[in-house]
Amino acid sequence: MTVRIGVIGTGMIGEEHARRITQQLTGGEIVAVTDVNQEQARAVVDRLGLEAKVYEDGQALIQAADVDAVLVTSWGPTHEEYVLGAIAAGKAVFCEKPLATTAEGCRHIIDAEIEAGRRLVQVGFMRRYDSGYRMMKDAIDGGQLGEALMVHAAHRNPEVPERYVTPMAIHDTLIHELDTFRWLLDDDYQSAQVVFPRKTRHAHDQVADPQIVMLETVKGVRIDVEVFVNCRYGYDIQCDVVGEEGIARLPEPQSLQFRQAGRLSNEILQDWKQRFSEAFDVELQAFIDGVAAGRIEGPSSWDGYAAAIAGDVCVKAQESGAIEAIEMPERPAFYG
Ligand SMILES: NC(=O)c1ccc[n+]([C@@H]2O[C@H](COP(=O)([O-])OP(=O)(O)OC[C@H]3O[C@@H](n4cnc5c(N)ncnc54)[C@H](O)[C@@H]3O)[C@@H](O)[C@H]2O)c1
Ligand SMILES: O[C@H]1[C@H](O)[C@@H](O)[C@H](O)[C@@H](O)[C@H]1O
Repeated sequence: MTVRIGVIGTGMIGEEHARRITQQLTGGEIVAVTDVNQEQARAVVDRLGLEAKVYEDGQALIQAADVDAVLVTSWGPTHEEYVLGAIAAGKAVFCEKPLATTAEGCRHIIDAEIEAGRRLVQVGFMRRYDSGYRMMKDAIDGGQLGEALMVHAAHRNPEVPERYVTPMAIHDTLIHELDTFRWLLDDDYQSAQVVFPRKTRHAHDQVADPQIVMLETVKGVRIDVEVFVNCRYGYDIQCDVVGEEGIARLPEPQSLQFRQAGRLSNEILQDWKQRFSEAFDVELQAFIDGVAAGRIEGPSSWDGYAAAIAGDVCVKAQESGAIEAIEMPERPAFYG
């Protein structure tokens, strides 16, 4: 069976995902696209040589009889309405992070999915498909580190645009770590604090950068994450898990080592497209295979919700400077 896919939002990642589904993955075909910027949608169809219809809006695309599954890759604030639309139409939906920009929005999605009676939503937390993080998860689950005690992490981007403001360090950037550590440690958060070091002169007025987010999990693991989105030198994701019996460090992306001109060096990647290219392949292949098999797995709406709850508290902690409690509601049996 070929899964016929409609893409809502043909910006940077929408085009990337459409390209990989068309040129690299198997079992999926892009048959429909839409974007508020119609010219952009048409340009992507042309660039990728798609045989896809360009729809006027997302809801019309969702309703189209020949669309089996939907990819939501539009701006974050629009995700909730399209995911709800897909659930109402009984169609599987892959939604880029964030699932919704608030925990309340995610809750609406959970309620709708439970009402629909089967899992339809996969959230684009691609780090769960990254081979380095998977090795770390295997080591932790296999007891190689003993109990995990601490995590030291960093999420660095070379630069961000003017529209990127302080809370986005949480909703847009830290949201990846908020999901990753719940999954990696099989744990949930119970408190958060955010502190601000001296600001870099490379950050514009509306963003406090860098930030250090400190989280405590229910099992007592302490996590510190440096979020530094104008670090200039590259796209750099670091993670050390410190356990009772040793430390596991996230592998660096594979690259050639040079001995040249008096220096020993490796390339540092510059963006998320390169850094998580293989992880995106694996996550989208899993989605396509899941739709074909009638069984959506991977990061769920509950995971999107849990990350959003922690994210909302981190934003509160950015404002208060205090240690803020994170309260997770009980996970419904529907989400295993
Ligand atoms: N997983 C990752 O690492 C990763 C990486 C990049 C982006 N993202 C997420 O993907 C989403 C898109 O990011 P991007 O970098 O591609 O942004 P982008 O601005 O390049 O593209 C977003 C597109 O959505 C379109 N759009 C906005 N509102 C719309 C609507 N109501 N209906 C249809 N189209 C609409 C815009 O015109 C634009 O073309 C964001 O939620 C972002 O957080 C995830
Ligand atoms: O949308 C992007 C994307 O999610 C990247 O993975 C992250 O590093 C950026 O901070 C964010 O702006």
